[in-house]
Amino acid sequence: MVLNPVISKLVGKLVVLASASPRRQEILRNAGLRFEVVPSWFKETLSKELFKAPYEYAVETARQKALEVARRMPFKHLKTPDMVIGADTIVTVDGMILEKPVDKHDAYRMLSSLSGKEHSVFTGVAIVLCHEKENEEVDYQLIDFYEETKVKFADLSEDMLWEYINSGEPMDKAGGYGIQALGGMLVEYVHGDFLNVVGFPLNHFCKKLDVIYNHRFLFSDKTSESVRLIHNCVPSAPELTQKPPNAREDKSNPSSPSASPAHKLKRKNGNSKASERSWTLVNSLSKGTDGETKLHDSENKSTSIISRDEGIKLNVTAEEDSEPKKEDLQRIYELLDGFKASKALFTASKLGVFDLLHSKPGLDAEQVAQEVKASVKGAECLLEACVSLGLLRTKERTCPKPAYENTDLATGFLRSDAGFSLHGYIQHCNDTLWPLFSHLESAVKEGTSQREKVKKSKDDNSQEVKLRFMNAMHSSAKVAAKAIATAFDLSSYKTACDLGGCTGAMAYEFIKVHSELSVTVFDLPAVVELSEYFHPQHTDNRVSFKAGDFFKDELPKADLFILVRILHDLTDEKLHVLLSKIAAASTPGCGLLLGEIFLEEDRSGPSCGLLQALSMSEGKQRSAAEYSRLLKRHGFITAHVKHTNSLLGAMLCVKAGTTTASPAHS
Ligand SMILES: C[S@@+](CC[C@H](N)C(=O)[O-])C[C@H]1O[C@@H](n2cnc3c(N)ncnc32)[C@H](O)[C@@H]1O
Repeated sequence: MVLNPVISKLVGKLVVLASASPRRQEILRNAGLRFEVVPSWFKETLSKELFKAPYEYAVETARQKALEVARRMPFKHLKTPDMVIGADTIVTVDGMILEKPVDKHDAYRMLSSLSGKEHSVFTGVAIVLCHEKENEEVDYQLIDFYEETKVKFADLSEDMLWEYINSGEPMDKAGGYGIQALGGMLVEYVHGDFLNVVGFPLNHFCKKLDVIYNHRFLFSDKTSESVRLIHNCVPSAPELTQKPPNAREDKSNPSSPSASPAHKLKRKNGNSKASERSWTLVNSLSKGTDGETKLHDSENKSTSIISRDEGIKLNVTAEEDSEPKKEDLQRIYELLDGFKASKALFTASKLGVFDLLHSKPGLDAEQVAQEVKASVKGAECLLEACVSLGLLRTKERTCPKPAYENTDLATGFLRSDAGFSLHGYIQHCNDTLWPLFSHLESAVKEGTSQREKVKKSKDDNSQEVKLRFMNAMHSSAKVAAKAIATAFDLSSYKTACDLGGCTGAMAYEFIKVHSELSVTVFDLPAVVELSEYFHPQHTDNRVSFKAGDFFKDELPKADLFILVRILHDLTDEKLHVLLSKIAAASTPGCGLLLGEIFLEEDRSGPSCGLLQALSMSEGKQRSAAEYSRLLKRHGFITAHVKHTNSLLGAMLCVKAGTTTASPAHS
């Protein structure tokens, strides 16, 4: 779901962020933008004295970063992006421009110059729109802007300064501080866009996208003929009129602006050296907010932008055809690509990429390929895909080869030894559910589960397969366990029985949060036998295991029965058999705690439940009210329902009759 509808205009387009900054990536990703990260090779070496105002320096650096990537990609990556975003953040105080400190002493110099004062943070942003023409030439449109935010630092003592410097945080940040982390403690106030200080002025960027798209600035197939570029210069640092700072003399490098004229990029003035100024560029639509005039001629359906500074004029005829609705398009592409994203995640997980990058962060694609025994090309694609999905990120300052590391998401959930590792569940999705879903069409036509068809015959009952299933249950149970265990006040219950409790993951969480409770895990003999593989290092005798079949065998005595992810797998008939056995084993006041995905009353969602149903052998997904009605038939009255933070909802029912227990909602 995207809050800013303009961002959805970019669905299906190849958007590239020419920055390795994890903070910029996070800001844009949080806004719902899908993009690839291709860090710019442009060296930030423009001489600052050449610029009248500090923001001009930031904007020029952003332009050069974005243009370098836009030019390189068709050759190095063999694809032309639709949009490249470049950004550069600087801090200015007392007329000085502060970038990233080179060492601790530089950080000290910067931070002490900020102490007790107000300073400005400027982020220059450049948006390069690339238009590949039929003859494979590429035209470029450049839109740039900057944002200023004022920040005031408190007076910083020497101790504070050094403590902060020694935290290591200042080293990769403009001005030597990161406002979003420890550096936030140094700040007295912020006037302006906070995200601009973090590294990217999201609000201004969205407004600019709005100008570009809603004023039909794009060259599209239909409109390109009617785009006239009257002015095409890049206002640049004086040195750029001679040679761009990143221009390489190496003629063999096709990304070099001075390389062979055979390359695809279009130069308006042939191959002259000074043609840096003659790329088909439309300059800044906003040299500051008042640097432009927009004229909309509704009769001619054209939009003209006239920049006072540069005298730029662009006429674009609006398309007659109605476009597909942006949100619809985004939704459709998300659905179409869903399986690709899942499989990329499964593959990276199976190859051990997240474990590898946890133990050795900063490896490049070649090193990863070597470690996981994959091809370099394949590893490169997989790593880049994982970056685009927010599972990996590229470290800053890693040019020319990107070095990869886990994002927080990967560290938290994808490492095999993370506390909330979903590694086991991912393996189950890949090895068991993926084949089932590839038979979905037959499953739907035949109305039967395809489990038999996808069984790998004899090995399907092997211990390995059972362990894989248990591992999947264990990892996903651990993620949901706390939410279920703490959903209600269970202090009146002393003994619980977790029916189908599998590895005991839920039981161990229950005893952790309920100090008086003992839990018996009841499961099939084959499962109980293997459960010891999953016991925590320090077992607690308040958790015990009992082997049995809950349809046939006597249930352990307990005053609370726990059923997590059990009932949806059962048909109504089987469910009644199990509930009557629980009811028979319960006295009035006994509790029954259910953990399930609860469907909406009108069965319109959530989709995780409805999609799960597509691969279920029997049983069905039900709403909380349906479960409540079924339980009531066995004397269990619903006391509370809670939609937890995990995918599972929780429901607490109490056996009717004279009761001493009165559980309360926590
Ligand atoms: C989907 S798993 C749920 C595991 C656990 N409750 C959780 O949420 O992580 C279903 C569990 O029920 C167990 N089970 C299935 N049929 C059973 C039966 N007839 N008697 C006892 N346990 C059974 C399975 O072995 C498995 O551990």
